[in-house]
Formats: sequence, structure tokens, C-alpha cells
Amino acid sequence: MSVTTDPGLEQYVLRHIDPEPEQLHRLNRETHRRCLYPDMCSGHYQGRFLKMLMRMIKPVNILELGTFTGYSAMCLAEGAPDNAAVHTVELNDEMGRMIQENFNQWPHGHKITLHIGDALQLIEQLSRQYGPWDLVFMDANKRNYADYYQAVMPHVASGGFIVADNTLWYGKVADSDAHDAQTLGIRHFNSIVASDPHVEKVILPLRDGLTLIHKL
Ligand SMILES: C[S@@+](CC[C@H](N)C(=O)[O-])C[C@H]1O[C@@H](n2cnc3c(N)ncnc32)[C@H](O)[C@@H]1O
Repeated sequence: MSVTTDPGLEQYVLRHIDPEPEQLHRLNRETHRRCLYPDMCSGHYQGRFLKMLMRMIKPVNILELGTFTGYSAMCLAEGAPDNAAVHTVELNDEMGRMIQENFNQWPHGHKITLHIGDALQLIEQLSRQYGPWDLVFMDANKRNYADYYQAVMPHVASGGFIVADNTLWYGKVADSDAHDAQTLGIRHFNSIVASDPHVEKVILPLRDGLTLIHKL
């Protein structure tokens, strides 16, 4: 039994952790009303975890790959120190206005800069301009996780972190009958990370799987 498969247990957890801030709650609802795949939004549970993680690590330079409606960027900014900068990259330019409006209304939004474009193409440029990164939140195209990892790793500060979302991919990573492109992408990424001697790594079964990677 897990929080992912048992809605009753998930509701219990949500009642016993910090409440979702009102603006994030509205954004979550708005995301479910307007977007085709609303479950991509980090949501209450993972959002509170990301905020807490920022409190623990205190990263100053943060890169997020995959903004969607801005929910996770707002949680990263909320928990990060006052002098932190969150650079978040989103491919879909139709989302730009909605995302920026949300950032503008968020008390921690001044820490966030939105970049519209392809994460893989922007990693090098943004890293030269704003890196090295104390923390990277990887949450864009699942097929490209291994490429993101290889591109961004040289720009992660020694002692810095990569947090990768959806690394259990609905459990499909361990299903030998699953061969779709996204499952293959995540599996490839997971095996690269597992065999990388330069990092410590742990997969948390939180929501859809969150891998914490610590650069030594
Ligand atoms: C899972 S959602 C991100 C969710 C968000 N981080 C959150 O937790 O609320 C993935 C996002 O990555 C974007 N994306 C997909 N491919 C991308 C790429 N190559 N570069 C940048 N963003 C990309 C998608 O448009 C989508 O909005």
C-alpha cells in the first residue's frame, strides 16, 4: 500500500502536513480546469516537499527544466533563501502569460525568471550566464532525461543537487512489458545515474518517484 495507490492514505497525509498555500491551491485547481494533462503539476504533497528541501539545502542558484503552470517553481522559490534565483525553462510558449501572471502575484515570485525555449538547447547558455547550479529540478521531457543529465552535470556545483521527477513513471520502469519512449527514457536515465560513481543517489517513492542526486 502506498500514498500513490491508496487515495485514503493520500488524504490522510495531506491532512497531516502543511496546508497548501491559497494561491497554489487556486493554481492547482486552474491547472486541472484548463490543461490537458493536469497531473503534471507537482501539487500539494510534492510541493510541500520541494519547499522543505529548499529550506534544508538552501540553494542560491536554482535551475528548473519544465515549468508547466509554474507550481513547482513557486514552491522552489518559496523555500529558497531570500537571495536565491530560480531560472525555470518551459518549451510551450502558450503557457508564458499564465505562468508569469502567477509568478507576479506570488510573494516569492521576484526570485523566479521564466525562460521560454527547449531545455536541452538552453542548458549551456543559462549555465554559463547564471550557473554553477546549487540545485537543478529536472521535470521536462522524460525521453531526454539522460541528455539533460549529461548537459547539466558539468554546471552543477560540487556538493550541489539534481532532483529528478517521475523517475518511477507510474511503476512502468519495473514492468518488463513497458517499452514506450518515455519509459525507455526514464529507465536509461535511472541506469546512468545508478552507475555514476561521482554522485550519491536515492529514489524516493514520493508521488511518481523523485530521485535525489548529490554531486560529490
Ligand atoms: C511535468 S511538466 C512540469 C511540471 C512542473 N515542474 C510542476 O511540477 O508543476 C513538464 C513540462 O515540461 C515541458 N517540456 C517538455 N519538453 C520540454 C523541453 N524540451 N524543454 C522545456 N520544457 C519542456 C512541457 O511543456 C511541460 O510543461
